[in-house]
Amino acid sequence: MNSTVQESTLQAMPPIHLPTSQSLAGPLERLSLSRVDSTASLSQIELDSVKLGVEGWASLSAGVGSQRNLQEYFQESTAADEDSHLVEFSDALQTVARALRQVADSKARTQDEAAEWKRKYELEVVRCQHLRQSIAKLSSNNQDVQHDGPSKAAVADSADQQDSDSPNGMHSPPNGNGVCCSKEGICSQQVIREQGTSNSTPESENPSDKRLSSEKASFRLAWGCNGKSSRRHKHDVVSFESGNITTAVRSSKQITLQWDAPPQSVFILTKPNSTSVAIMCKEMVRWLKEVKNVRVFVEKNVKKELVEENSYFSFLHACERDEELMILHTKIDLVITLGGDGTVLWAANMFKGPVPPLVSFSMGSLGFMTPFQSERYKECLDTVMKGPVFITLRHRLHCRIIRNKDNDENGDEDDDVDHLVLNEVSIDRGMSSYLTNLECYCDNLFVTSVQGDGLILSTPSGSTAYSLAAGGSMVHPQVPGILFTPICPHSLSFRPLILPEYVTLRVQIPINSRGQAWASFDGKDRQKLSAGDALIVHMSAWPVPAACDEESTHDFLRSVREGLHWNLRKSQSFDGPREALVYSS
Ligand SMILES: NC(=O)c1ccc[n+]([C@@H]2O[C@H](COP(=O)([O-])OP(=O)(O)OC[C@H]3O[C@@H](n4cnc5c(N)ncnc54)[C@H](O)[C@@H]3O)[C@@H](O)[C@H]2O)c1
Ligand SMILES: Nc1ncnc2c1ncn2[C@@H]1O[C@H](COP(=O)(O)OP(=O)(O)OP(=O)(O)O)[C@@H](O)[C@H]1O
Repeated sequence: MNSTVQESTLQAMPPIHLPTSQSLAGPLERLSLSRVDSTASLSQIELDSVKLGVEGWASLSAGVGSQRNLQEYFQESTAADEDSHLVEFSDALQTVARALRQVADSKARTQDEAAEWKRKYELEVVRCQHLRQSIAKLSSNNQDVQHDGPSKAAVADSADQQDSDSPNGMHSPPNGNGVCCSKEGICSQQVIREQGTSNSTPESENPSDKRLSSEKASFRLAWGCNGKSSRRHKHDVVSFESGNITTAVRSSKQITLQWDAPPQSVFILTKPNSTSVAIMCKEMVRWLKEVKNVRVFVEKNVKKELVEENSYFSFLHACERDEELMILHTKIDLVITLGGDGTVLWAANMFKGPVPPLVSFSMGSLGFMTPFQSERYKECLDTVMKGPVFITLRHRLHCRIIRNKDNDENGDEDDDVDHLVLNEVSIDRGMSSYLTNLECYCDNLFVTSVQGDGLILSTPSGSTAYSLAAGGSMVHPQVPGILFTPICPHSLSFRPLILPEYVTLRVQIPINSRGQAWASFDGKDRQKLSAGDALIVHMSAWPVPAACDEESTHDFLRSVREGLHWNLRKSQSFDGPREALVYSS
């Protein structure tokens, strides 16, 4: 209770004269102490007052009372009356405070629920849009395939994948004759029957097949969430021979890129403000033009600088308008980066959809995603442009901010664009001194509230960057998954997670959040997230096909060892104790 009220109420009380009786001295002293100390609680005063009354009666009944004592006693009882009013007053105030608290709590709960339903609705809208786009894309792809035949760059594995994914998201039976059954998924009974009929021995003459089809219960495998079929899962992972579930052979799953026709156009992206990179760029441009006879694209500002320096470079192409950037992937066969990991991120960020194959030369300090040595550029580019070449499909995360429309601060929501990140999206507390409170949902299932400095949602490629610094595991870039790594969580048991690649994650700023949060996309484009805003993240359909120097795993392990000096330790010498000696001693 407010100390001013307490003080003024106490000051309004009649004066109290100290009785000579020893029995009253103690409680009164305590009471006066309480009054002097304006911060003392009312309950302490109440307790003292009650004690005062009881002890007063006790002293009277002990026969100590005289006229003076009686007078003092009545004065005391007036004080006791005042005290009892004070008790009632305090009780009433406490009841009001309790009621107010309950109202505030239930209001916050209702707001939370309303926001939750709103989010669910918006998520559904986003999902439906996504689904519609995928269906439209799928049907246009099918038409393209019928009219145009295969594309220029053929990824060797894609043929297998197309075989295993029929257009309606169903898996074709292993004998390849089209329809499995009228329902979705793979039906074991159908598989067995088809194997029986395709066998050279007639079904009637093969008793084991007959027994199998009649005795073995039929079941089906379907891919999808909540009963809805989905094309997201890889059907080629599971084989369904003879109605038995087996996983596909996993050897030599390294993806190879083979050119059907030699690449014609190359886009070179360079780290800015670096003399060595600028020199390398000029040398490479000349070689590509004169020896390889390909069209060379560079960034607008790079072309300007080079042409200003030497008119020889006038043949260079550049995207002059932003709209041209949107269709850049249709003109470019190969992307080359000269710089560090940041330049690879920059290049990936230029492509908001499909990304052409990428060759990245190491001209930075770390180089986790830059396997090629710039000194050997001719040899490397010769090999890549001739093919076949191993590639690592570096998956990206698609991120979208959904604003709380009730929030007045969200006037510039049109600035929000979707982001495709190659490393990670991080949500942190920015300048705020409060802990972040981020509610996390996985496919609409509540996962946890992140209370700490923030959260990183990372791709396997980004696992060696910020996520690693926050305690996340290093993950091979071909492992399909999304890393869920807290930043300095204020909880001892909050370990990082790796979730499957097909989930949709939602990070929500609670409606009653104390502070704001900030989202960064590959360390750039920081966006403020206010109470009620949400960030929706799922794996993008457009990975970055990065050419390998040797092979995906080889390149990954080399970058981990050389870049981070992973598990580097001096070896133990031989001159210490030996196991045999230790046992015998
Ligand atoms: N505490 C941290 O470790 C921390 C903090 C902020 C950002 N970052 C990382 O920096 C990235 C942005 O990189 P930038 O070059 O534009 O900024 P930058 O120039 O500040 O470089 C950041 C460093 O991270 C390294 N890096 C980037 N991607 C990597 C990857 N996939 N694997 C290993 N190392 C990687 C770079 O080589 C560079 O040394 C962000 O995506 C984030 O992952 C890390
Ligand atoms: N073409 C570009 N235009 C503008 N900025 C770029 C471009 N390429 C890279 N950057 C930015 O320049 C910064 C440094 O680039 P990068 O990481 O490639 O070099 P580095 O820091 O020398 O290498 P490393 O990260 O290995 O130490 C990054 O923040 C990156 O986003």
